[in-house]
Amino acid sequence: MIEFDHVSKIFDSYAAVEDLTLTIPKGAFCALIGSSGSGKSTSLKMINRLIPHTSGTIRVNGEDVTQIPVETLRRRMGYAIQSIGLFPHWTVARNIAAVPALLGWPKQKVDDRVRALLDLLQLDPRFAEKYPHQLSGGQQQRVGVARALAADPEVLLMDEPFGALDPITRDTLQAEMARIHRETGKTIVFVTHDMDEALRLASQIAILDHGRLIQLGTPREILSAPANDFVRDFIGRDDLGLKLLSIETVAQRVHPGETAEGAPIAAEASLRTALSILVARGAERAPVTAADGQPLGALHLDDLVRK
Ligand SMILES: Nc1ncnc2c1ncn2[C@@H]1O[C@H](COP(=O)(O)OP(=O)(O)OP(=O)(O)O)[C@@H](O)[C@H]1O
Repeated sequence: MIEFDHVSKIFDSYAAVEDLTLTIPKGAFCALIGSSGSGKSTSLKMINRLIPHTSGTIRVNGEDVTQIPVETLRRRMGYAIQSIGLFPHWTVARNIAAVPALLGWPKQKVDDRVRALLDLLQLDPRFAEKYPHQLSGGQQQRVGVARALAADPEVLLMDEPFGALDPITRDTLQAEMARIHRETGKTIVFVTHDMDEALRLASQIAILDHGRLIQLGTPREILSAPANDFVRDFIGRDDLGLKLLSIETVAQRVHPGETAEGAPIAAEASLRTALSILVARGAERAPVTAADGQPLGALHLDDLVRK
């Protein structure tokens, strides 16, 4: 668990973060979101003391971060950033193994860990002996995430890790982050200025503006009850409905036991995807199947859009 308790950061006389109180439960995926200069990165970097806070208290699992030796604190937290920051003259394997090596893990354990992480991030095992410049931007980004996870930290801090990627690579990596979060149950704090990314990945969204926390809630809470006009504008007033559909799955609206004509839609697909499929087919209903292909029921267009 990470707690910000009335935390402020003053640079010279400018308050980059002002009186931030926020609890990030263990296992949460918390997105810090806001416009440029709203204090997202500063908030993130105060957690591992890359930036010291000016006042208030930050606790990790109940311990005041200022009371934890900085090296110990940072080893407990993986850190991945947009600019990746891989060492160019080190192989991918050595880059990933940087923290385990520092911790003095035996060679076999390090090698096994590197292999497991390449697999987790769906990177070809042959990449281990390549150098960063021989990889694409998206592949390097995956190595950056693998490196952050290497010593199995309790917490993963990510600062716009997919910011510089093309939409398709970004989409793939988002799906992988969601899977990694499900599989590892790590607490993830994630800075982004992309609301769709936050809605897709986060269990908890903190919206910042001018260093202040404007709203904290689940994606559904933020979408269905934006705290004020700033939040409404930030979400995008015009496609609120579509965004709501994108955070719900077909499984949540299926009519169990019913049948329908046509190719089945997967239960785990988003309602937004299902809507596109129904509209493209000109169909009122579609059958729904589980991941193993078992029929579950039918989805009705009427349940997604009003007539
Ligand atoms: N080292 C620093 N010295 C002085 N001011 C700083 C420093 N770092 C950040 N700031 C200021 O603090 C404010 C918050 O910066 P921060 O990087 O946290 O914003 P952000 O929300 O992450 O923005 P972006 O999305 O553009 O990265 C900004 O106004 C920035 O100019």
